[in-house]
Amino acid sequence: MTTRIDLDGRPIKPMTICMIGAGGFIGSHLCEKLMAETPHKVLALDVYSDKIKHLLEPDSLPWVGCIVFHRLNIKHDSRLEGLIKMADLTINLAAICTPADYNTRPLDTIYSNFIDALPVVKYCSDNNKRLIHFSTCEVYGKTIGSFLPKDSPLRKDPAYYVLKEDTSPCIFGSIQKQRWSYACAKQLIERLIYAEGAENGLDFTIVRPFNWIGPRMDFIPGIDGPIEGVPRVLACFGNNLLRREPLKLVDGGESQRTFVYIKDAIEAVLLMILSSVQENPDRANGHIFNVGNPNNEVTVRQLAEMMTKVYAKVSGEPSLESPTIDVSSKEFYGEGYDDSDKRIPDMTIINRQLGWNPKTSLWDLLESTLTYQHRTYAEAIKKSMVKPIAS
Ligand SMILES: NC(=O)c1ccc[n+]([C@@H]2O[C@H](COP(=O)([O-])OP(=O)(O)OC[C@H]3O[C@@H](n4cnc5c(N)ncnc54)[C@H](O)[C@@H]3O)[C@@H](O)[C@H]2O)c1
Ligand SMILES: O=c1ccn([C@@H]2O[C@H](COP(=O)(O)OP(=O)(O)O[C@H]3OC[C@@H](O)[C@H](O)[C@H]3O)[C@@H](O)[C@H]2O)c(=O)[nH]1
Repeated sequence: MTTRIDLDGRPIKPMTICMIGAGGFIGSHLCEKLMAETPHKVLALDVYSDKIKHLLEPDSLPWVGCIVFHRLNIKHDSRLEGLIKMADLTINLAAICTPADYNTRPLDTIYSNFIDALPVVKYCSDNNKRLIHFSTCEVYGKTIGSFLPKDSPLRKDPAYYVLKEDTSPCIFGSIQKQRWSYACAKQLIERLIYAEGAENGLDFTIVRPFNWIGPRMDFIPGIDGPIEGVPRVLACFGNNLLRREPLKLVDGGESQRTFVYIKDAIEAVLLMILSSVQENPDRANGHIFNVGNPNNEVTVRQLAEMMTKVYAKVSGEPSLESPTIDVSSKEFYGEGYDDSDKRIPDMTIINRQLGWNPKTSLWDLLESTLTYQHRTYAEAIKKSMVKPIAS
């Protein structure tokens, strides 16, 4: 382990972190980072542990004893408050957070992102424990610019699309557009946490991730997840490339996203954690942070084209003649889907408070991620696609 120093240059004091949802994509990277670079202890809570198995076994790992897995569902487990009390800081990552669920399982989505998070906030507030809560860039919804006429020059004015934590509105579609069930639940839990801070003195930090991507994100349908499952776009496109199928562009692939490499984003979270053990906790306390990479903007169509090129390079297999296919959102996601048009994070607050900036270009992060996907899944996909010969 390298000795990590805090933002003021002092060695970090060890603390205990209760990480809920530690077995997911972001949690697995955060646990890895904490084990490799800090003296902190992690109580890792989740229903699954596959993505952190390599940190838990074998017993000879240098951080043995520093990470302890607790298999539990926060919906109904009386151990939750005790674990939060044992820790100095709680990080809540647990959520249903795949768009295919928002309009097809809206009740589960709302319960997961609002109701199930309530006790976590309450236990932190009642026991004077600091909370880092994971919200989402989806709380911004659609940009103001998306309501302007298509040919309006104002659409090019950043004032109409850059998303700022303290001034941008949250613009969702109608109730019938159940896509927004997730964003709305996340918005309400943000408001509740903010109010706990204002009225009861809760120390909190809210993180709004803007499309963090990298190895271990979601699952490949039919390999380490259900065959009919629809993960987020990185794994959808990865799955298509591995199976040599065209990539499906929803409603023309015109929506825009900014993608940030998970390893860059984890550095930002580490700065938030470090700020709670130094003498100047106000760097992160009481703040809402956009965490994204405004320089990595593409349309979904451009993402598909870039992933196709990168995959050909890392796999050595030529691309398909027609690498993409158009599909309607109704066909792909079902009734009630809607979309965010554009997501550019304003970086002023995170720059000023934590001095954080993302580093990795979209091409580089796709290269390392698709190399991982190819290495991890290509053989298994080939085997699964060989049909048994009828005797
Ligand atoms: N990855 C991104 O780009 C992104 C973007 C915006 C917001 N977020 C937010 O960040 C958080 C983590 O996202 P992720 O990408 O790692 O997702 P993920 O699905 O990989 O991780 C979430 C983890 O929480 C666990 N979990 C869910 N409900 C639980 C429960 N009731 N009890 C115990 N564990 C439970 C899941 O098993 C899973 O391992 C979520 O809150 C998500 O809304 C992520
Ligand atoms: O196969 C696919 C999958 C997805 N898409 C499109 O790709 C875009 C990105 O889709 P993602 O599945 O990554 O999800 P989104 O960016 O819309 O939302 C995500 O944003 C931030 C987090 O809160 C969540 O992880 C998730 O809600 C959408 O426009 C979607 O319609 C395709 O065109 N084809």
